[in-house]
Amino acid sequence: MTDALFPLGRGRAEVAPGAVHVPGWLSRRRQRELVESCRAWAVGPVPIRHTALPGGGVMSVRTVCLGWHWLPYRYSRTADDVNGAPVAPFPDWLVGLGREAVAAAYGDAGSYRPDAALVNFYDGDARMGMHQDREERSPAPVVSLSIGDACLFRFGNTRGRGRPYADVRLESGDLFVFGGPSRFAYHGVPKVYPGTGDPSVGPRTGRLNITLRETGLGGGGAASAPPGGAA
Ligand SMILES: O=C(O)CCC(=O)C(=O)O
Ligand SMILES: [Fe+2]
Repeated sequence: MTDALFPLGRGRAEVAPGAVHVPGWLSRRRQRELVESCRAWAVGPVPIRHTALPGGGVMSVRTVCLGWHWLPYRYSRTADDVNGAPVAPFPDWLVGLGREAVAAAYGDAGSYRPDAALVNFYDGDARMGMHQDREERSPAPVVSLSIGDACLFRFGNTRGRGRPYADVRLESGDLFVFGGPSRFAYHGVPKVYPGTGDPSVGPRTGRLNITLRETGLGGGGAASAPPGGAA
């Protein structure tokens, strides 16, 4: 059943079963508001940082989390790999935005209730290798919002990092949701296109990505089944 409050996004394209791209989903006003929020979140209590990897390297992307702090490869309520501070709370309005996003992609938000957000900032040289989002104990979809410079988003398959994959250009304001049979597909960002964003809407330079996830870890938000329209 479609919730009339959250109509299906216009121009949506199913890239793979359960993986939906909705170009231009965020209005310019909403993008500006999100950028302002990201600026505040980046300051702390946990400052935005390049995530340290177990092999000794660091990610080129800078990340700050809400609700649950993600570090390789688990969630914590405290930023154990940064400054030990409690992670900033996940605001109710962001739960609402996540629900609208899932409804725009699938027609129905179901019982979706995101409780973790990763705010990723890419400068012109940053990229993200092919990976699965798999530290969650919920089958709920992942919601991804893009603001600023465009990027090449590579959306693959559940078996491995290689082909087949679909290359999608994500622009400022785009929504991408992956759930159902695509929930554990490998995906990554091989390239950002510097100078393609509109600085009057997004960051002055670079790309912001806000990834919303339902961890299924409890403590203020129970795990939920994916919405009916997902598969
Ligand atoms: O930046 C993106 O579009 C993807 C981010 C991502 O896959 C992640 O944070 O797990
Ligand atoms: Fe991811």
